[in-house]
Amino acid sequence: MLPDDKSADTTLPPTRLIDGKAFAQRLRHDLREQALALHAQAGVLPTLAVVMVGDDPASGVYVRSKIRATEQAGMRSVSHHLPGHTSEAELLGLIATLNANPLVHGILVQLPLPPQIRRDAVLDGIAPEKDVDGFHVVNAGRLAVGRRDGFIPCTPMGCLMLLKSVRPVLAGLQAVVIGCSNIVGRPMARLLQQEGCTVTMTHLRTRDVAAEARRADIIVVAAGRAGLVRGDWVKPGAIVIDVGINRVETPDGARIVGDVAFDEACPHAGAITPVPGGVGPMTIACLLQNTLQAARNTVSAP
Ligand SMILES: Nc1nc(=O)c2c([nH]1)NC[C@@H]1CN(c3ccc(C(=O)N[C@@H](CCC(=O)O)C(=O)O)cc3)C=[N+]21
Repeated sequence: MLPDDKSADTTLPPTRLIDGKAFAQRLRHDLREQALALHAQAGVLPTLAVVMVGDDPASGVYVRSKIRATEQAGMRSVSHHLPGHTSEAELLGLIATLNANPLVHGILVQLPLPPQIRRDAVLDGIAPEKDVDGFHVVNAGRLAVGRRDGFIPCTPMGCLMLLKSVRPVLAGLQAVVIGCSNIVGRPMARLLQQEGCTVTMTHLRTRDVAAEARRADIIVVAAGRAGLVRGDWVKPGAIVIDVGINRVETPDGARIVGDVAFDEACPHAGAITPVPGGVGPMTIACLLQNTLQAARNTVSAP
């Protein structure tokens, strides 16, 4: 055997950049065809109600892009913008009206909410069958016990789709989920477990997060800390999914970065999602998928 062949044997395949933006575009295109077909065949126009309280500029940007994406996907959106001083009772009143409206299939209340409003009271006020965010305690419970009849939160669902696009079978892999919020980390861990992964969840009290990460074939990080995952945290060939969205100031102005030190991690990773252009666009596409599902469910119900 030539020495050249031997060195070729030990070379790792090149890192694959996981293009969430392109994946999401394809998904949204497919959803549009399905939405138009549902409208034509059953007369149901999938409709998403988007509720925003207050004037957080970042929330405003997200809400507008959700509304645009909904309409591009052949669905309808109705938006409700309430003032920042809205009371919890007033918000619950609007949600009750939307729950009772048969023309509304999905309800999304943009987070975060102002301090006078209890988040969990609001999320649990949404009818579970319209809870396209998958944040209602009933939908969280369904996922926790492995039932498939609830809505799955959009960001973890998008992460799983991206993972499976590079590795269709996840069974037996070691996965670490860094950050265990109710909206990303916890549901992500449950999905990975259902796929057959051995899952470690790390959190603020974890003694050595880096050591947990180094063992993992899959790293999903949703911690909200720019550059948290360093190059030497990534086992050679591991798949890295970066959920972080952090605004950082650079000499050239503000920039959005993830929770992974991307340039460091890239040479180690087998596949990695960029920020922007990775998980973010998938979140919106999955929201549309859940909205279509909610609309379909009203047709097949007896
Ligand atoms: N009830 C509720 N449901 C949510 O799903 C929800 C929420 N509240 N509150 C805020 C977060 C954040 N979120 C994002 C959606 C899309 C992108 C996205 O498409 N990002 C692009 C662009 C990033 C940029 O340049 O600004 C990207 O990553 O490529 C990001 C973030 C949904 N959220």
